[in-house]
Amino acid sequence: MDQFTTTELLQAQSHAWSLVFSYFKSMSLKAAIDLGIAEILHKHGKPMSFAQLITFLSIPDSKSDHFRRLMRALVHQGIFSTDQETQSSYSLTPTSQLMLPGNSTSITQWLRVILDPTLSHSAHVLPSWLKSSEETTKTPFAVLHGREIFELADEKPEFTKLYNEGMASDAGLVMNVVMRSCRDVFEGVESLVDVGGGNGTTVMALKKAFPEMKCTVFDLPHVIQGKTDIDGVRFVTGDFFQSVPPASAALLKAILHGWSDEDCVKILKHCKAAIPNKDNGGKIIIIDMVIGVVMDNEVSAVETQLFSDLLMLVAAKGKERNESEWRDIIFAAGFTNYKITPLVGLRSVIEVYP
Ligand SMILES: C[S@@+](CC[C@H](N)C(=O)[O-])C[C@H]1O[C@@H](n2cnc3c(N)ncnc32)[C@H](O)[C@@H]1O
Ligand SMILES: O=c1cc(-c2ccc(O)cc2)oc2c(O)c(O)ccc12
Repeated sequence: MDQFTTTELLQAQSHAWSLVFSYFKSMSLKAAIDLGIAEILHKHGKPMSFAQLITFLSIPDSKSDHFRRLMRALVHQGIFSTDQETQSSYSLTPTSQLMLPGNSTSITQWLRVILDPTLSHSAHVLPSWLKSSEETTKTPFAVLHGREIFELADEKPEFTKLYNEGMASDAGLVMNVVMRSCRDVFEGVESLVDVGGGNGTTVMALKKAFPEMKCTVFDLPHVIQGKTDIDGVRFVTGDFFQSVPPASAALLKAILHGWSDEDCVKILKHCKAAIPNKDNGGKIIIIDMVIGVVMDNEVSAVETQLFSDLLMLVAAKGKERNESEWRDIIFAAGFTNYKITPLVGLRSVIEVYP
């Protein structure tokens, strides 16, 4: 048996405790969102003292010390900042800026859906699911809930609403980055179908940058229902395993990571049939993670990509892919070339050519 020194074992204990307590990272973040701390600091417009903060948040005096401990942990994680000397006035950081509700870069709803027990409890099923030979067609999510995530609309309408809003709140920030760093990807595209385009947030960001572009938002009936076409934007219901509406380009944002290689090839083939051929300039634009492709080789970004892969393991039939895995499905669907452009953060834009 390996022998470790007492020092090594104590260091290992500290590492293990840190992993065990990691859920307090997400739970303290959720507490900050539920309390609306970022909103209060934002409205105040300048650093806020602890006394002001507890008054605005209506924290009773009897809980002020408890609240200070929550703030200390949040500051330590970089969610809020405090002045070095007195440690008693608080400000927003870029991370808490993303928690402000009601603007296009807010990820509040996205955080809520990822932390919702309907989604997060599926992780408890993973060990038994891995050992079971019967459960190969169902995800851990479906073992827990009896249905896959996109089949829950009738049974859990509130979760489905939260899910659709959460996905939309991710679209705002990502499209902001795309428009600033690789706008040329969409330059000259006359018409575009956003395949699995959710509530249309991505398309609305595109229309803002390219008002002439004719856009179609294509998604399942329960997502599209109640949406009315507006000038240059059509909402179309359907199933991307059957067919995809025609356009000069097809966008797949956060779609393929949710499906197996075999399913991705089917979806990509339907997209290929929907766009012009090689000689007529059609293309597919994928926005998803490419594992290991992160700007400045940021180690924590790769770790986040691996955790996102675990989310796909428990909640979907898909996976986050490295470049070689992307290449395999792209060529298997009959495309001849592709180009990867990493975005700031976790994702890349992959242009795919017939
Ligand atoms: C992870 S969400 C991504 C939404 C959007 N593209 C975004 O990035 O915000 C996946 C989307 O695919 C849609 N979807 C799932 N299965 C589908 C199918 N068979 N046909 C069309 N859309 C589907 C879901 O309803 C959902 O809106
Ligand atoms: O549960 C999910 C979550 C996502 C997801 C995660 C992060 C993002 O930036 C966007 C989307 O995507 C999913 C998906 O594509 C799927 O087929 C099932 C579940 C989820």
